[in-house]
Formats: sequence, C-alpha cells, structure tokens
Amino acid sequence: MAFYSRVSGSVGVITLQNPPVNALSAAVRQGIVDTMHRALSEPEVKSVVICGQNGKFCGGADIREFGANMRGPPLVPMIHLIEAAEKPVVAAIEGVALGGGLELALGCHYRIAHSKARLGLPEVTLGLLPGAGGTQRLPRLIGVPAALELITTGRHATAAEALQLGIVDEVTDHSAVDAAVKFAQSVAGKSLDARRISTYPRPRSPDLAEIFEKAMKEVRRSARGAIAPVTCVQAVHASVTLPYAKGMERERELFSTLFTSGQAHALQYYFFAQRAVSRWSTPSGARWDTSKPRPVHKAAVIGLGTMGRGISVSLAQAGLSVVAVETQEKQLLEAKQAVSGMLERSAKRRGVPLADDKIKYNCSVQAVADADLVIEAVFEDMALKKTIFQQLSGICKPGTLLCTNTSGLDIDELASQTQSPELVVGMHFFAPAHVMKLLEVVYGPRSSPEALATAMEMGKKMGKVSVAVGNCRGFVGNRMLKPYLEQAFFLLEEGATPEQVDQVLEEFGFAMGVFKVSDLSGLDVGWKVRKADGLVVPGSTGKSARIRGGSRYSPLGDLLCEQGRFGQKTGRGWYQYDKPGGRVAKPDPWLHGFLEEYRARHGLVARRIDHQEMLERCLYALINEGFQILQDGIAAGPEDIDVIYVLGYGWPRHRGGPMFYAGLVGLDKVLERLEHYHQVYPDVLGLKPCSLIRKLAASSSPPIHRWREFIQKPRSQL
Ligand SMILES: CCCCCCCC(=O)CC(=O)SCCNC(=O)CCNC(=O)[C@H](O)C(C)(C)COP(=O)(O)OP(=O)(O)OC[C@H]1O[C@@H](n2cnc3c(N)ncnc32)[C@H](O)[C@@H]1OP(=O)(O)O
Ligand SMILES: NC(=O)C1=CN([C@@H]2O[C@H](COP(=O)(O)OP(=O)(O)OC[C@H]3O[C@@H](n4cnc5c(N)ncnc54)[C@H](O)[C@@H]3O)[C@@H](O)[C@H]2O)C=CC1
Repeated sequence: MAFYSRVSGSVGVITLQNPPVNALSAAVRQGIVDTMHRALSEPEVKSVVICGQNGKFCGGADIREFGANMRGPPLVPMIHLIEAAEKPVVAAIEGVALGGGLELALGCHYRIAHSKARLGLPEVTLGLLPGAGGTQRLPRLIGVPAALELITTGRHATAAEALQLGIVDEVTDHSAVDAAVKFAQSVAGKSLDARRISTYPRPRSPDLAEIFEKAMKEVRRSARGAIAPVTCVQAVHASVTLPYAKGMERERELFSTLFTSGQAHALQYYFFAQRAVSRWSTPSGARWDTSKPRPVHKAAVIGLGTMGRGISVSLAQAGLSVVAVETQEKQLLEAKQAVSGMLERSAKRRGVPLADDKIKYNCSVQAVADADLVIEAVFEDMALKKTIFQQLSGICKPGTLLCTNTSGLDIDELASQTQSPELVVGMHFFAPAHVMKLLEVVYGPRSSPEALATAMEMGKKMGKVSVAVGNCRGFVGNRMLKPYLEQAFFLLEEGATPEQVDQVLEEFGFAMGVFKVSDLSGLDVGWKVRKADGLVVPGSTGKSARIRGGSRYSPLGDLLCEQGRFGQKTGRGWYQYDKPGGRVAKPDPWLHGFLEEYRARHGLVARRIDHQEMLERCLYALINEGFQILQDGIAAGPEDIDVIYVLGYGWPRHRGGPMFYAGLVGLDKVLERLEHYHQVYPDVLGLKPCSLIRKLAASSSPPIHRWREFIQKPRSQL
C-alpha cells in the first residue's frame, strides 16, 4: 500500500507501507500509481515527496513475488510516470534505498537522504540486474566506472558516499522527510528539464572501451561462473551505446534472461535460507520463539591458538569483556601480539573503535570464574577437553554457559564432565574465526533450549550467521566433508591427479578445489583425527591397507603425512610451494610419481576419468550425506545445510547450496547416479543412496520447501 497525505498545504506526501522493508509489492506499486495521479491532479499540490513508513524508504522489489505471476502495475512505467511529472518529486531516503527502491528514487527529480541511510543496487546478489532503469539511469547520473562498481558488486553505499558520487542531492542528520518537504517547497514551480535522468546524454569518455574491457575481465575472474555480474556489465554497456529507450529495451531483454535462470532461483532461495536459519527448532520442539537467551556481558576463551585468537577478536568487537587464557607463557605473549594486530587491522578496515582494552589476558584458567560464557578452543583432544570441562565446572559461577569449539567431538561426552550438562553447547567457528560468517551451534541431548538460544544470540551479536545443529561426529559441515574427501582420494587412486580434481571443482564454482583447501588447512589435522579413530595403520600393506571396517579406505593422506607433507605450512602437500608457508600451489612431479608407485603397489590400473564422473562422485557423495543428516534430524531442514556449505565451505552461492543443487539437478537423477556408482563401488558406503532421497524421488521429487514433510521425526534430542 501507499498512504497519501498533504503537508503544509502544498506538498503531497506518498508513504510506502509494506513492513518490514516497504518492498515494492503489487499493492505498493498500485498505491504509488494511484497516489501519484492524485497528487498530480490536486491543483493545491505543487510538489511531491515519496518516503517509506517506519524510517525505511524501500528495500526494492518484493522478492517473494518473483516466483508467482506478477500482478499489479509494472515498475518501469510507474517510475516513468514519476519522472515525467510536471510537479517536482523528491525522494526522502531513510534506512535503505535498495534495488527497485533506489531505481524509484532515481526516477524522482531530487533525492534527500538521512546520514545513516544505505543505498545500492544489490540485484546482482539475487542473480539479477537492476531491471527498472537502474543500469541506464545510474551511469548517466554518476558516470560509468562508479555505476559499474556499484551494480556489479551490489554493495551498499553510505549516504555520505552517495552524496559524493552525486546520487543524492542533500544529506541530513535530522528527519529526511521533514528536509524533503522543505526542499520540495523550495523547488515548487521550478523547471524540471535538467532533473530527468533519462534525458541526460549518454556517458561519453575516450577510455570507455578500456573501462568495459577491464570490468568484464574483473567480473569474469571473480564471478566463479555466476552469470549476473557479466550480464550487469553488458546492460551498463547499453547505456553508452544506445539511446535511453533502446537501452531500456536491452536492459529488459537481459533482465528476462536472468530472471528465469537457475542461478537467480538459487540466489533468491539462498537469500531467504540465510534468514530462515535464525528461526531454529529442534526435534524435541524447542524453538527460537519460545526460548529466551541469557544475558552475556563477560566471556572467556581458553586456548589462544589459531581459533582462540579469532574468537577473542569477534567477542571483543561485539562489545563483550573478554578473559583470554593460555597456559603457556610464550604462547600467551605471541597470542597477545597477534590479537592486537588483528583488532587494529579490523578496526581500520571497518572504521570502528579499537576494542583492544576489552581483552584481559591470563595464564590461569581460574581467571574465568566470573564469566557468563566460556569458549574452549584447545587442541582437538578429547582427554584434554574433558579435563578442562571438569575444571570449568568447578571454577565457574553457577549458570555459566560452557561452550566448545571442537570440530566434531561428542558434545555430550564433554557435558557429562560437568555438574550442569544442560549448560554445555558447541560453538563451532570457522577459520579465520573473526572473518568467517558461519557459526554451527551444536546442541547435545542434554543442552537446554536456553543454552542453545544464548549461543545462537551470541553468534548474531558477533555478526555471524548461526545455524543450530544436532550432536554427531563432525556435526553437519565436517560430517558431509568426509565422503566428499573420500571420493577425491579414491579418484586419485583410480588415475586422477589433484590438479584435475581441483580444476573440476573450481570450474563448478568452489573458491578452491578440495586438495588446495586440504593443503591450506593442513593435512595433519585430519591425520590426527584419523589416528585418534584408529584408522591409521602405518606400514600396512596388501588389501588390508585399503579397507577399514569393511569399507573402502584410502591411506593416501596418511602416507603424505608420514613423509612430513602437511601442506602449505611445510611447503609440500598435494602440491608444492616455493617455501614453507608459501601460498601458490604448483603441481608436484614427486607427487605424481608417488601416485604411480602407489597404484602399482596396490595393483590399481590408472584410467582416464572424465569431468562428469569426478564432479558427480564428489558432489553426490556429499549430498547423500546431507540427506542422511536430514533423516537423522541433525539439521532441521535443507536450508540449514545449504547455509553451512555456502558460508563455511566455499560452495558457490549461485548454486544455492548442495541440497538446493540436488533439487535443481533432479532428485531422481542424483539417485540414479548414486545407484550407478554404488553398484560399481559396492564397498564405498558413502555412495549407497540414503532412504530419504529414495523416498523423495519416489514421491515425484517435491520442491525443497516441502522436504521437511518427508522426514520422520527422530527421537527427542533436547
Ligand atoms: C518482471 C519484473 C520486473 C521487475 C524489475 C525490478 C528489478 C529490480 O530492481 C529488482 C529488485 O529490486 S530485487 C530486490 C533488491 N533488494 C534487495 O536485494 C534488498 C534485500 N534486502 C536486504 O538486503 C535486507 O533485507 C535489508 C538491508 C533491506 C534489511 O536488512 P535487515 O537485516 O534489517 O532485515 P532482514 O532480516 O534482512 O529482512 C527483514 C525481512 O524482510 C524480508 N525482506 C527483505 N527485503 C525484501 C525484499 N526485497 N522482498 C521481500 N522480502 C524482503 C526478509 O526476507 C525478512 O523477512 P523474513 O525472511 O521473514 O525474516
Ligand atoms: N584450525 C581450524 O581451522 C579449526 C579448528 N577448530 C577446533 O578448534 C580447536 C582449536 O584448534 P586450533 O586453534 O587450530 O589449535 P591450535 O593448536 O592452534 O591452538 C590450541 C591452543 O590451545 C592451547 N592450550 C592447550 N592446552 C591448554 C590448556 N590446558 N589451557 C589453555 N590453553 C591450552 C595451546 O597452547 C594452543 O595455543 C580444536 O578443537 C579444533 O578442532 C575448529 C574449527 C576450525
């Protein structure tokens, strides 16, 4: 809806009303058209202000309408109606002017923004382009380079930047609506000839060809296969080669191609998925809206290695007092320096005050006694973690939440070391912890809803996307990684090289292939876990070397570790690097020879494995585990898994996440391929299709939002 009022006798004020962000739904568009006609027809009205209810101008087109038949007046003619008006129209921008919201403002003759407002054309992040004139008006208003940058990244600009770029005419610290009304009165009756952006000449400059070439190169490099950024460049290009009306036709054409693409569907699904995960629920019925988080003012971190340092930074930046504990004096000093540096760089980058004084360092675990929440981040060693949880249980004040950053150990086993197991949850951060947006919050069978709610809330305070997951080996992310990695190893045994497997995965859109990631995070990490699980049998030969518990096993990773090849940190892993700590991966002839020798030793005959097989085996094994996780009730829905994979594991966002991707490929097709590979490799358990995918495929593959109906309620977890 849009609400019409008259202010000071001569200013017609149109207020968009569609909470929470005044998105341009059919009703809002209709409301704008109706109220514009009214304002134009009232002789007393000399100028018009358009604003949004509740301090938000407009969050853009209503994304929820995209899947349905579009009704109501279209956006483009609506904006033309505003621009063509003979009375000045002023946009009063408070909160946000995004996407169609900014395009609406660009159709107005003047724009006044509040100093805290954010403006942008984020359509590219939804797999689209600004399809209501944004690609034609913005370059005419602010020039090609700035327009290209905003449109291809989708980033939000501050009001100050928008003023500097010339997107807005005035910025105010007070009410933008009041300022706009005043402004509208001052421009009433003035000529609007120079205010209609669509009539501005095409942007011209001798270096335009070069600018577009550079922009195209840059988007192709960073898009990882996403089509929208490339199409955005093409649409902006039309603004310099075509007159406005023709440019609009081109924009429409390009928009239509994107609108129906799988990538746009994936990105829009992901937009809502990332918001849906905050409305968590558990199999026993605990829910986000009935569980109250506890207040947390003081937090503590135990163990200041790679993870503890980043976690301390995140907590301090969220405004908490932090006690950081490391028992080794030397480690403590090193950590202190490293954390100060991280805080300094981060404060500079984000333009926020330095939070250094928030952290107090200590050598003794006793220092955490009055913390409201403790996060343990010591080595991944169950015995050590158990001892620490026993200590914490004795030291901490009653009611303190005890959390662990374990990558996959049993939360319940840790909880059982304490007097209050209901206060124990996992807070699984991702490295680097102060940068990565994902937090898996792991509830054990005895964690209380309140403890879970508190950890979820803490994640949000730290700027993370928190996803609640159940307790099992590896939780969601690392559990799914196991069969994926396993397939990658098997492919090497059968004839592939790390470069080939990585290339296939990178072409799919992963930021890095599986072997490059393994080199980056350190091969020794998985090796230690496998050793603790009794899977590593040094010197084993013959058939038994490649079988564990009746299932196929590849010792390749273990063999590399035995040679001291831990990846980047040692300068050698699946690739070679120019020095320990080097970052540029180069193929390693030694590794190729080692693989040949390994195959010969085990009687494996190398074959040429095609692209499709490599991709299917890696991805479908991972997806199959995802279905098993849903079936086990470890993740509440496919959205949770998809958000974890996009934010934590570099899954390309424009493919929605592994579960969405499975739906896009077709569940029957994924099932058929899993069946095929399982037939070929009956000793690989990860390829045996799980019953949930069978059930869904047998029920005509329902859309992803209906999958939950097919999941049997597992036993109570909380
Ligand atoms: C043939 C058709 C031709 C059409 C041509 C049109 C071409 C276009 O130009 C197309 C567009 O405009 S596409 C839309 C562009 N706008 C955006 O991407 C902004 C999306 N929203 C945001 O960034 C944040 O919500 C925002 C920054 C606004 C607010 O952030 P917050 O953190 O305060 O709040 P959230 O939790 O993100 O959001 C609150 C609730 O609002 C829902 N929502 C947000 N933006 C929406 C939007 N544009 N449409 C529909 N729903 C939207 C959001 O989902 C959330 O609701 P729940 O999911 O229920 O929690
Ligand atoms: N490194 C990674 O990428 C990720 C690691 N994790 C998990 O986070 C935890 C920590 O891992 P990292 O930071 O990589 O290990 P790290 O080896 O870098 O650091 C562990 C730190 O704990 C300290 N420490 C050991 N015993 C202690 C005690 N009793 N009291 C106080 N400090 C003690 C050590 O001196 C060391 O500084 C592990 O459980 C790991 O599985 C989770 C996500 C990602």
